[in-house]
Amino acid sequence: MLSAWYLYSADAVPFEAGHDGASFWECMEKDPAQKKAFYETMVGDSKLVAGVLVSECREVFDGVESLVDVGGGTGTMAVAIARAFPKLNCTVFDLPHVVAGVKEKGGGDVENLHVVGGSIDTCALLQWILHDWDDEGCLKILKCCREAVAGDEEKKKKKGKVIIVVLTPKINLT
Ligand SMILES: C[S@@+](CC[C@H](N)C(=O)[O-])C[C@H]1O[C@@H](n2cnc3c(N)ncnc32)[C@H](O)[C@@H]1O
Repeated sequence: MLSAWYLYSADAVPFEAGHDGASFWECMEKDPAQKKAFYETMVGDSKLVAGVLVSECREVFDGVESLVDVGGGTGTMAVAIARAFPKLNCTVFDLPHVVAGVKEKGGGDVENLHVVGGSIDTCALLQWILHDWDDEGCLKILKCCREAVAGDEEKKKKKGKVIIVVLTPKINLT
């Protein structure tokens, strides 16, 4: 497992080079034993950190109404936060095959926990959002979206999209 983790890290030999172009995450999906070992390791880490976070750093959550644990794995952190702060709406977002069992594996009774499966680099949809912001705000939002969906040019990974839905005055093109 340690070797797989080392190969995944950014400063090591690119993982894809030794795996027919497949990413670490794609390989995880196809190898149940590696997947189990990897995500169990993540659970171990998360239990430790989540315990400290919800007991020693509670003030971090002051005034927070909702949060998304992006790349939240099998939900250990999000479940811990949701349990500790029942009024906080928590969402765990990760690849569909990773979050598939979150509710069955310990998050089932947590009402303020939501589970969303998807890919970080897929798409950002902004429907009737930008009109609420000035130019500076729009630029900030759009730059974040662009960064989030940009893909990885070096590795020639598919790029995502930003879809913007806005209401504009009717334009007569004739
Ligand atoms: C190092 S793990 C960290 C997991 C969790 N945050 C934790 O601390 O236990 C990185 C996480 O990113 C997720 N991930 C990788 N690529 C992703 C993608 N394209 N979209 C969504 N999640 C992704 C993996 O499934 C994994 O759960």
